[in-house]
Amino acid sequence: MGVPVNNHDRIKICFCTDLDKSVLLNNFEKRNWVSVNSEDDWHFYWAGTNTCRNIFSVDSGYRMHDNQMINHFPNHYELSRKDLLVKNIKRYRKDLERDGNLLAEKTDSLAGGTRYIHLDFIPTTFVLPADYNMFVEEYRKNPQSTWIMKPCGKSQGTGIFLINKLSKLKKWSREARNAFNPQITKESYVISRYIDNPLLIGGKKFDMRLYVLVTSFRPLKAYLFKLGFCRFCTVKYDTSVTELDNMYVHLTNVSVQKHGGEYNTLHGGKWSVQNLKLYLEGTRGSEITEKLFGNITWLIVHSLRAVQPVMATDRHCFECYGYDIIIDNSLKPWLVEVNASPSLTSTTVNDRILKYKLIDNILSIVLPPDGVPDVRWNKIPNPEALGNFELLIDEDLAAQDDGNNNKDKLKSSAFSAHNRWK
Ligand SMILES: Nc1ncnc2c1ncn2[C@@H]1O[C@H](COP(=O)(O)OP(=O)(O)OP(=O)(O)O)[C@@H](O)[C@H]1O
Repeated sequence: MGVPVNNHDRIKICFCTDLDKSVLLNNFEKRNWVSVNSEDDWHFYWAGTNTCRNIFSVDSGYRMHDNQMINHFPNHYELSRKDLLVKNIKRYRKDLERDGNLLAEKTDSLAGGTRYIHLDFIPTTFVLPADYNMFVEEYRKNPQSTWIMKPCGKSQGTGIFLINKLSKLKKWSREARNAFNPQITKESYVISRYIDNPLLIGGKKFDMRLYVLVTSFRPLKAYLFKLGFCRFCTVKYDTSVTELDNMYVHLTNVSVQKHGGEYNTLHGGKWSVQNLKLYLEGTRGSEITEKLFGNITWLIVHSLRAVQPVMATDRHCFECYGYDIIIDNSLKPWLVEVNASPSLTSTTVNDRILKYKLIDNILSIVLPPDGVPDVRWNKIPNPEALGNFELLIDEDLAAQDDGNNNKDKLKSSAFSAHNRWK
């Protein structure tokens, strides 16, 4: 079995996809690609994560050719599973600390104990049931705080709830055990400190959805899409205990908000990142806004570095991650989650335009200039191919520079990155 490639004639690219999404299909059609089944020879597969896992599993016996490309890394879950993301970031910080790297500097924390000065970008998180005792210890330091429980393997706000009392967690744990529901009892959760002071606009909480394209983990090559957006809650933010179970107040997922009575189908509760930037420049000033956007770039780069050693880097793969980021009212960005299959459903006209461009730009970056997938290609796209993406990090280029990735150097490049959002 072989994928037909003839570099002299213009060849037809055969694509395959598990997702019936117009933003994908329209892009493939625009390129005159031909749709084939997964059993047929394909050049390009936009797959679901399960398909990808099957293709790469030892049992499948499938060997990819040089002219094939797929949209996931085999173990993307190291970044996209809530518990593994936290584990990898904790390990990354410990490794840097052990090496005496300045990036791992710590300071006293207001909540007691210490915190990382530069790498404190995920809310304190524990995996349950494994880390229950550690969680209780942390909880007792500050019993006033609120925590958010999230099932590790679910998405779209499913199974998420807030707790402000240890007794509520104990009650939940008893009920889960008694329910005789193996899916509940076996499932692991993460419990994270709830960011209870989010930046509010019009009194409402929102988070940012940013797209990050990775074409290689070793060396790290990543791009940031400039056209991200903010997703707003439909109900004004309210920290009172009576509203703790009101997910229209606390969860920004569109999949949750669209069921609320206040949901607006025209704008879908979304704002472009450019609008947010203008708003912040107007209300907080450009210097502070610049710092915030630099810090966002910073946290993305370090989340990718944290998984670098464990990611199976395969030259057939690329991946577009959906980063969910909450900004608190001191304008500190927090990484909430990374999605390996960000939604390609369009809820509004603007959404459709944005996601169409996203896919178009991804294809231009991951494919060599002749448009034929080829693992031997050096993965350095022409500047015109970037579209609305900007280079976030390319370790090949950095190595050419001087190979010294000390904190000041990286931080200054992250800060200058704010221009990318204009
Ligand atoms: N630590 C936190 N503090 C405040 N709000 C949070 C926190 N973690 C999550 N949230 C809110 O809950 C929402 C859902 O969380 P998260 O994205 O982790 O779960 P999910 O159900 O997997 O969502 P997705 O469909 O994006 O994968 C977030 O969009 C955010 O609004």
